[in-house]
Amino acid sequence: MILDEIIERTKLDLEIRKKEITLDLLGRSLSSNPYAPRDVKPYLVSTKEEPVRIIAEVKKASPSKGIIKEDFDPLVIAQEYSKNGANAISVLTEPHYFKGNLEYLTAIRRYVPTPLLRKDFIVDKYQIVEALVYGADFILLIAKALGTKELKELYDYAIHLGLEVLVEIHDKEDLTKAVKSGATIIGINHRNLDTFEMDMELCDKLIPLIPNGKIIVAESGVSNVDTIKRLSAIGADAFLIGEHFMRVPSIEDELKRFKNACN
Ligand SMILES: O=P(O)(O)OC[C@@H](O)[C@@H](O)c1c[nH]c2ccccc12
Repeated sequence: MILDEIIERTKLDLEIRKKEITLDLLGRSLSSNPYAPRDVKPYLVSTKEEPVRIIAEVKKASPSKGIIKEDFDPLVIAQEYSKNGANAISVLTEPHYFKGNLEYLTAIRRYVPTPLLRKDFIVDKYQIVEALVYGADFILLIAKALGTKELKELYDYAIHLGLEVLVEIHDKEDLTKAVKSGATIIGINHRNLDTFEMDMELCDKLIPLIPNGKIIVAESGVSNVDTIKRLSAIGADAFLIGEHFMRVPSIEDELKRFKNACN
């Protein structure tokens, strides 16, 4: 099970980082943190003026595809996203399977005004404090990776620190957990994180079950305007897109085309 494997690895890494910098010490660096998290909901909710919201992902590699982008400069990519209308930027920080880095978050936060998501396998409060210290505005919590109680605890902790949370689901059980956690931003991941199988009809099945008033993010495998139109019509507010943007010749053209899909 790849998800279990990634989480095990994440926990091992975490033990090492906690020894290097205790939570107490990490927390203390917050007093000199110039970056207060911003309220991301207005950026992610679909409005009449701006119906399609895009969370563009800075993604070098993935366990299913290996290296996606060879000449990878996270800051240049983030600037390109920001300049061309991305509503938020997702920064993968998991180092082994996605070749991400927490430092990318800080570098981007310093020079790019767009709200930032720390995209990682978060299983511990320590990682939430890290997200804040390194400059994230919101974090990802994956329902499949956490128990109901754990998810709620981590969710509450993030909110308490002023960070928003994108709670990711892949089936009905995950949705139940997400709702119990109090999540207001729910991501439907088309990709099964264990088998890497894609189900581009997952939003059709899950959106009708989501209580009203939630912000809905369609995640993974989005690569054309038709998909955006279709999912937008059934209730998706925002789209989380990584690989496609990493592969297109012009991020500018593609991002603008996607943003205007429903105008
Ligand atoms: O590159 P894609 O297919 O556009 O997908 C982006 C994003 O949804 C994907 O990276 C992702 C969704 N949930 C995750 C959880 C962990 C790591 C990665 C992810």
